[in-house]
Amino acid sequence: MPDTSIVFDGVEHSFGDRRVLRGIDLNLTQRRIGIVGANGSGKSTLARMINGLILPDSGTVTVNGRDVRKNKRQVRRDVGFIFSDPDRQIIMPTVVEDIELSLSRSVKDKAVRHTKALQVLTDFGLDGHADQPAHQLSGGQKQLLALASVMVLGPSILVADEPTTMLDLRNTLMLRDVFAGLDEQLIVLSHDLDILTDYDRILVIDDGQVVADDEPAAALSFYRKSMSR
Ligand SMILES: Nc1ncnc2c1ncn2[C@@H]1O[C@H](COP(=O)(O)OP(=O)(O)OP(=O)(O)O)[C@@H](O)[C@H]1O
Repeated sequence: MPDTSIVFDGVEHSFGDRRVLRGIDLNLTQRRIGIVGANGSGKSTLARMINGLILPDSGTVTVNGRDVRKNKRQVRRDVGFIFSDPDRQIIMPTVVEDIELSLSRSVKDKAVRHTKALQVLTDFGLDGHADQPAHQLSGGQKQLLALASVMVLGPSILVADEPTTMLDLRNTLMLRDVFAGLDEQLIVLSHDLDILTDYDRILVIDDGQVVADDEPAAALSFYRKSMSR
């Protein structure tokens, strides 16, 4: 994994008069980090701060040494983001065109771009689907396409916000394996705790605060207990 760092320093955030994040101090350097917490606890807000989709009311978020507030463009290049619903991210009509769009900045020659896009589809298990309308893919295939389109942009960090919510067990396991093969730093928000059991670090968020920060067995056990009270 390339050296990456994500630092939250005294981060606070409110939507209207609802405080959503309170005093978040974090230094995220591990390769695979999971974030869990009840609905509405603030996970997505925290995750969206890593690529500047949401800026904190106070405090700072620093990614690879850059203050997100001041370097939005570079930070967006460093941090890829995928959502639960891949339809939000698939833009072009056919599968291969979607990858070609992501490559359009880095590969100027059309023929080279097409060849590279086909290679990417193979790498992400989508060979044979190049000319298929993207909306005809299964949920799992769409998530792979959204992921491939983000990864070809060359981020050093990938943030995934509940990436398996819309997937069946087979596709969930497949995505877990694809994630396991990525070199980049990975931050995954999930209600599916099983996909996080071999991660390096788990954060448990409750009411806008980090209430546990540990290796998976301890953190997930803490979370399960706190949810069953
Ligand atoms: N754009 C917004 N405007 C107003 N309130 C918001 C906005 N985004 C989130 N919230 C509120 O902030 C709180 C935290 O939301 P957030 O999406 O960060 O939680 P979450 O932990 O990701 O939840 P979930 O597990 O349900 O996805 C919730 O009460 C939510 O309603």
